[in-house]
Amino acid sequence: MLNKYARAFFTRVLTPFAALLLRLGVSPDAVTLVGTAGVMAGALVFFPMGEFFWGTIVITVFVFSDLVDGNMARQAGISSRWGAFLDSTLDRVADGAIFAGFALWYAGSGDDNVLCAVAIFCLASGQVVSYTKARGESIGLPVAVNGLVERAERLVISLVAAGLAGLHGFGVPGIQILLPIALWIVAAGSLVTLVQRVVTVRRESAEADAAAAAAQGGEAAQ
Ligand SMILES: CCCCCCCC/C=C\CCCCCCCC(=O)OC[C@H](COP(=O)(O)O[C@@H]1[C@H](O)[C@H](OP(=O)(O)O)[C@@H](O)[C@H](O)[C@H]1O)OC(=O)CCCCCCC/C=C\CCCCCCCC
Ligand SMILES: Nc1ccn([C@@H]2O[C@H](COP(=O)(O)O)[C@@H](O)[C@H]2O)c(=O)n1
Ligand SMILES: [Mg+2]
Ligand SMILES: [Mg+2]
Repeated sequence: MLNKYARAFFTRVLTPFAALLLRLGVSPDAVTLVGTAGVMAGALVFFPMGEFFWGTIVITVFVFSDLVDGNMARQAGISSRWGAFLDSTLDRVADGAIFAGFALWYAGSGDDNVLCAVAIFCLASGQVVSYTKARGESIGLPVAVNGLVERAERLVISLVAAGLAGLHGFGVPGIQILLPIALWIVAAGSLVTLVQRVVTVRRESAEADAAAAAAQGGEAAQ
């Protein structure tokens, strides 16, 4: 949903910045790589220490590179298959780092095995949700469903909650509860999304197989 409705807004806002980077000779691939490195650093340095506010600030600065790189490639007319592969592959790396950061916190000083497991579930289910689409498309299906909780929702829900939970360190009482709530929401939402996508792929593959069988039958009859 965010991908559908917020992308146009962020495209407008980020286009001048993307144009500036192109004028400075920066490549879309460099933005993809630096953005991913920044997200990983923010998540894996700050989150395991319980520094959720600063971790979220660092991640937020770098995560928008994922909208800038494609914008640059399109403006410069150099969108490529390699760029699409690099972008999607490094999305998985960045997402893995964010939820690993939460899991490491709960496995350590956060001291909560259940929430550690929920964070690991968010990590794994998010990767599988993305895989369903990539694999479905690779076997020639449209996978005409996005689902309840796509990547943008996973990131916004967990990062807004983490950033706000981090305000506990500045003396705001009780606010740290937002992070566990967000992790449960992302976990449940990812499960629903996974089911939505698997059901769609099952229906689309049955339709495609039936159409192929009908076409073969028609050829054999001629
Ligand atoms: C008192 C202060 C408290 C502190 C609070 C901290 C506030 C922090 C707030 C928010 C931070 C969240 C920002 C998250 C932005 C996420 C942007 C993003 O990168 O989205 C990526 C997404 C998808 O991009 P792609 O098409 O490249 O990726 C595809 C996707 O991954 C598919 O995955 P799947 O969905 O299938 O699981 C893959 O299948 C595919 O391979 C892959 O190509 O892009 C979008 O969706 C575009 C829309 C972005 C919407 C962003 C909304 C941001 C909302 C609020 C931002 C508020 C910012 C406030 C900044 C404050 C800074 C202090
Ligand atoms: N290094 C890159 C990154 C992206 N692209 C192209 O942009 C598309 C993704 O657009 P986003 O707005 O989601 O970043 C991707 O499919 C590629 O076509 C690129 O060429 N090089
Ligand atoms: Mg991108
Ligand atoms: Mg991306």
